[in-house]
Parts: sequence; C-alpha cells; structure tokens
Amino acid sequence: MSRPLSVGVAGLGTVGAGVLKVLRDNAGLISARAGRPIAVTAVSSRDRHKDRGVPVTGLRWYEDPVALVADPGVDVIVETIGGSEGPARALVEAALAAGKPVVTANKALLALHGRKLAQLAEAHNAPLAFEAAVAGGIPAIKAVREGLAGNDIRRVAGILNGTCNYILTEMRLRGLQFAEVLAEAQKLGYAEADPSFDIDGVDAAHKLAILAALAFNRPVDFSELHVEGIRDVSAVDIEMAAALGFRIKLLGIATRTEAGVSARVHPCMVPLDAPIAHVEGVFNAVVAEGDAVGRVVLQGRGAGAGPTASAVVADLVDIARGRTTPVWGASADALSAAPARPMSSHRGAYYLRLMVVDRPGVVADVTAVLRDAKISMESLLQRGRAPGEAVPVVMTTHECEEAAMQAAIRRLSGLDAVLEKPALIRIETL
Ligand SMILES: NC(=O)C1=CN([C@@H]2O[C@H](COP(=O)(O)OP(=O)(O)OC[C@H]3O[C@@H](n4cnc5c(N)ncnc54)[C@H](O)[C@@H]3O)[C@@H](O)[C@H]2O)C=CC1
Ligand SMILES: N[C@@H](CC=O)C(=O)O
Ligand code: NA
Repeated sequence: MSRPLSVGVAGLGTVGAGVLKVLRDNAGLISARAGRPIAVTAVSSRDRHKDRGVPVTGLRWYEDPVALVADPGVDVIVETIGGSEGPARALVEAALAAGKPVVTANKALLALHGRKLAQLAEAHNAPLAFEAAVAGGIPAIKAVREGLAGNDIRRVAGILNGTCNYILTEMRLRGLQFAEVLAEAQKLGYAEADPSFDIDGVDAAHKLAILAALAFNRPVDFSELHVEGIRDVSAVDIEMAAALGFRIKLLGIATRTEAGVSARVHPCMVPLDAPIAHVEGVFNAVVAEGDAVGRVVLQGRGAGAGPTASAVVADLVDIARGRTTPVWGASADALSAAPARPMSSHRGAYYLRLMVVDRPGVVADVTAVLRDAKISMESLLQRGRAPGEAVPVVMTTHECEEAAMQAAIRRLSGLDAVLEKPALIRIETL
C-alpha cells in the first residue's frame, strides 16, 4: 500500500471534529477505498483544550491556520473554519498558490470567490474539492458535475438549508416559536456561526449559486441571485398552508432557458402531493433535470457533524486516488456566458396574505386591485370574524408576472384597511 495521505485540518468545530471522528471510526474501509491510509497529522483551531469528543493529542498544532500550508508533512488542507473572508480565505488561497490540494465545506467562500479560486487552482494544478459545501452529506456536487456530465441540465433546485427546513418542520409539528426552534438547530450543530445566513436565505443562495455554476457550466456569480429567507413566515401562514393543501419550504431554484439563467431562493408553498413537501427536518433534497436522464432527486441530511464529515472524507478519498475534475466542471476557457434573468421576469402562482380590518367592502377593494393588475384569483379564504379588528385574508392566484404582483402589492399596502406588510409566498410544484 502507498504512503498515507497526510491531512491538515483547520477549524475543529462541528465539521472539523466530525472529520477526525469519521476518519478514525472508518479508518480501515476508507484506507481500502483510498488505496492508502488517510491520516490527520496537523490541526489549527482556537482552543487547544476544548473537549471535542475526539482526541487531538499527538497532532501538530498551529495557532495560525495558514502555517499548515508550509508544513512539509501536510499533503492536503481541509478548511472547516468558515467565512468568505479572513483566515479561511487566506488559507485556501495560500494552499492553492502552493499547489496543495484543498477540501473545504465553505459555501460562502466558493459562492463569493469561486471564480478566482478556480483560476488559482487551475494555474497551480491543485485540486479544490467542496462536496460538503452543498447539501451536506448528499453527494450533490459529484452527482451534478460528474454523474450528469452527459446531460444538458436545464434546472437544478431543492431544499438547501437544513436549519430552515428544521425550523419550518418543527414550527408546524410542535407549534413552537421560531426563536425556540432556531436555538435547537444551533445546539444540534446545523446553523451557521451567524444564523442570519440561514434564516435570511443567504446560505441556501450560496449553495444554489454553486449548483447552478456546475449545472450550467457557468462561472459562479452570487450577485445575480434573488434571495429571501424565512424570517417573515408566520404561524398563520403555516396554518393557512395546511388548510389550502400546501407545506411551506425554503427552496432554491435555478433554471436555464434560451433567454438566460434565473436563480432564486425564497419560501414556497409546495402542494402536499409533491414529494419534496415531505422532505422534513434537517433533510435536504436536490432535484436536477437533464435532457438525457430526465429528473433526478437526491435526498439526505443537509447539515450536522456526521453528514458533512461524510462529504469531506469522500473528497479526501478522491484526492488520495488522484481523481480530479475542473472546479466548475469545464475548464475556465470553456465556461458559458449565458446572461442572468431578473426576478421581475419570473412567472408563477402566488399565495398572498393580508391582515385587514374586518369591515364590509374591504375584500372588494382588495380584489379590485388584483383585477386592475390583471391578476386572476384562484381562491380566497377569510378566517374568523372580529368586527373592526385585524383578520387574515388569504388569496391564491393563477400564474402571473412577478412585476405585476409586486406592483399590486405596493397598491395593496397603500389601502387604509390593510394593516401590515402583505405576506407573499410563491407557489411551486418542483
Ligand atoms: N455545521 C454544518 O452542518 C455545516 C457546516 N458547513 C460549513 O463548514 C464550515 C465550518 O462550520 P462548523 O463546523 O459548523 O463551524 P464551527 O463554528 O462549529 O467551527 C469552526 C471552527 O473554526 C475555528 N476557528 C475560527 N477561527 C479560526 C482561526 N482563525 N484559526 C483556526 N481555527 C479557527 C473555531 O474555533 C471553530 O472550532 C463553515 O464553512 C460552514 O458553513 C458546511 C456544511 C454543513
Ligand atoms: N447551516 C447550514 C449547514 C449546512 O450547510 C444548514 O443549515 O444547511
Ligand atoms: Na454534499
């Protein structure tokens, strides 16, 4: 058997410690699959004495993660610090510039700097692997970039954030408050260091930007995405969704047509008969549609120590075997320059909830605004009676243009009977 692949791990938090554990627990079979042992020999983290549930004695310890690159005993760097700037970015850039392979779980870094990092990796012939960055333990990168390499992929989509899916599921099933479930997700190691990345849709958007780049062989460009999170999804919407035969999911959807590429992340009303409506808790789902294969759906845990470490270790096995692929699936000079399409050009059906004063004539005023905007209503639901007080009025619409819907919402917000910002959730049948 060849000499071991020696790994330097930077960041021994949920994911980094998980990597040490998986490499230890499954050492024999990993070594057989890699053709040689994979051993962590050096680490960098903030607290040398913290109990991580896995021993770190005997490993070379660096205060500065970038110093791992100069260690001649380290063959490959695993970056599990996180953040698109600072030490994580400095480490990945230094390693690639030195020609050392990098495995990272850092979707923020790839979504924001993926284009430059790919150039650096290519220039120095250094593999840059990131299976853990999208949908945790689901082998989504490999599936889209390698498994579907024979296809013209027109759509890639899914549930891409475990924390949000966990929150939406637990709010519905246990009737808990948003903040309470978020605290649970943090305790379970699902949430980002700054959980606003999760709940504001940014983390899912980072992942969608990466998936879209791979699916469409187009350099990653985070600035093109439309991003909304789940902060404004209320218990009323969750209840109304159930009454109307939907379940609320935060989805990321990227589509390529002749007109260009659209990529959006936002809460969606998904019909209960769609399989993705039943992907619950920390589970993620990735859907890809190729011209030859048709529809492919992958499902699995999208966050947490074990699932994420599983993906990091899979990348290490590839590196040990010498299996490499261009970062975005095609060499830099063969990437597409398809234009981005703005959200205003999106067409779809909508769920709209207004909190209105319960008095005669209000519903007529609301429907008049929709009629003037040429938006056709599919259903209208008014729950409860509280004369003179606030009650929810919920409507679903037939397909219309986003720009028309946004104009209608501006007018609805201006009606004196409408007491709060209208809640808009797009209806999707992934
Ligand atoms: N937690 C999860 O389920 C998943 C996380 N990821 C990504 O993996 C990365 C790590 O996430 P977690 O393990 O959850 O975060 P974490 O916060 O649990 O761990 C980060 C570790 O990095 C260490 N660190 C911070 N600054 C450092 C520095 N300057 N030098 C050395 N170490 C430093 C911290 O002390 C901490 O131990 C992030 O990029 C995250 O987005 C990806 C998929 C799933
Ligand atoms: N915070 C992320 C972690 C995995 O990528 C999530 O909740 O999905
Ligand atoms: Na993955």
